Formats: sequence, structure tokens, C-alpha cells
Amino acid sequence: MSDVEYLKSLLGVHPDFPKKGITFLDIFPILQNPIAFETLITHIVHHILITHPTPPDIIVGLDARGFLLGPMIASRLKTSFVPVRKGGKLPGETENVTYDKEYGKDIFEIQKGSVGKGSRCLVIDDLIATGGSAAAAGQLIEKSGGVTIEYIFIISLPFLKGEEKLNAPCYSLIQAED
Ligand SMILES: O=P(O)(O)OC[C@H]1O[C@H](OP(=O)(O)OP(=O)(O)O)[C@H](O)[C@@H]1O
Ligand SMILES: Nc1ncnc2[nH]cnc12
Repeated sequence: MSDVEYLKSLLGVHPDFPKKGITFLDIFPILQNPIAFETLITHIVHHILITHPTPPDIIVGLDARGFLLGPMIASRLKTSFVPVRKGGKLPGETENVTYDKEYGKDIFEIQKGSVGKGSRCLVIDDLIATGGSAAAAGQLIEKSGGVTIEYIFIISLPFLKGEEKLNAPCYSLIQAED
């Protein structure tokens, strides 16, 4: 079994959560297993090192599940980590954007000054569905003067075509079927 097949076999699949008609894919069983979590982080770090001869300046993690991956990846790469948080959670001055996602509407914010002009940012999250969340993060990076060089997810739902909303290449380890 390949690393990716192993990680896919661990995903939790929850029909009709958090709403009827949504099949929720749960990454927590991967984090509960130390070998699986190490496999996941190493896979993503290797992907970044191979794809970007000049490493990113900033790993941008999305609230909340992107926070479980982003800081660890940033630490391995010795780059900085910047959070994109849900509305009203970040102190100081913020940029914000409202967006639609697979099961609702939300607000994302980033702290002003956290992304330097021209910084090469790599966005990380657990899953891309409609792409609304990741595209909103891309808008915040742009508003801050940064450049998104790639979006990385553990899981994508290709039938929702979220990747089409993104302004940079997208990589996902696992492509879920509809
Ligand atoms: O591609 P989209 O349709 O935008 O959906 C994907 C987003 O939805 C989930 O986050 P959620 O907002 O549920 O937040 P959570 O991580 O706090 O559970 C997931 O972690 C992504 O961030
Ligand atoms: N189907 C899904 N499973 C887990 N997280 C999600 N976020 C948006 N859609 C999701």
C-alpha cells in the first residue's frame, strides 16, 4: 500500500454531517495515529521542497483545521506561519473578506502587517470543497501585498470544482469521489 492509500484508508466518512446531503471527511483519525501523522507531514514537506526550489516565505494556515498542519510544516521548513482566522478572533487591525463554503457563509481575517510586500505564501488546509475558503485566503494574501505560490490540501472534492476559483496551482494528496 502506498503512503497516500494508507492515509486515505484512515479517513472518517460521515454522511449527513454537519447538514443533510454533506458527506463529511474527517482527518482526525490520521492525527490520532503518530505514524500516519508523521507520514502526512513528511509527504507534504517533501512535496514543497521538490516543487519549490526557493522555499515559501510564509505558510498560511486556515482556521481551524489548517492550524493543525501549518505550524508543523512551517517549523520543518524553517519558514514563518501566519493564520487566517474566522471573523472577530484576531486582535489589532485586520483585512477581512466574506465568502461562501460547502455548508454556509463565513468571514476570514488576516492581521495587517503579517504578510510582507512580495512575500511568497503557501496556503495549507485540510480540505478543498467549493474552494470558497481557500479563494478567500488568496484574496487576503493579495490585499496584504503577498503572492500565493501554491495551495495544498490533504483532500479535494474534484466534483465541486473548487480548484477553478484559485489563483495558483493546487495540490491534494487524496481526491475523494462523489
Ligand atoms: O472549499 P470550501 O467549500 O470553502 O470548504 C472547505 C473548508 O471547510 C472546512 O472548514 P470549516 O469552515 O468547516 O471550519 P473548521 O475547520 O473550523 O471546521 C474545511 O476545513 C475548509 O476550510
Ligand atoms: N465534505 C467535507 N468534509 C470535511 N470538511 C469539509 N469542509 C467543507 N466540506 C467538507
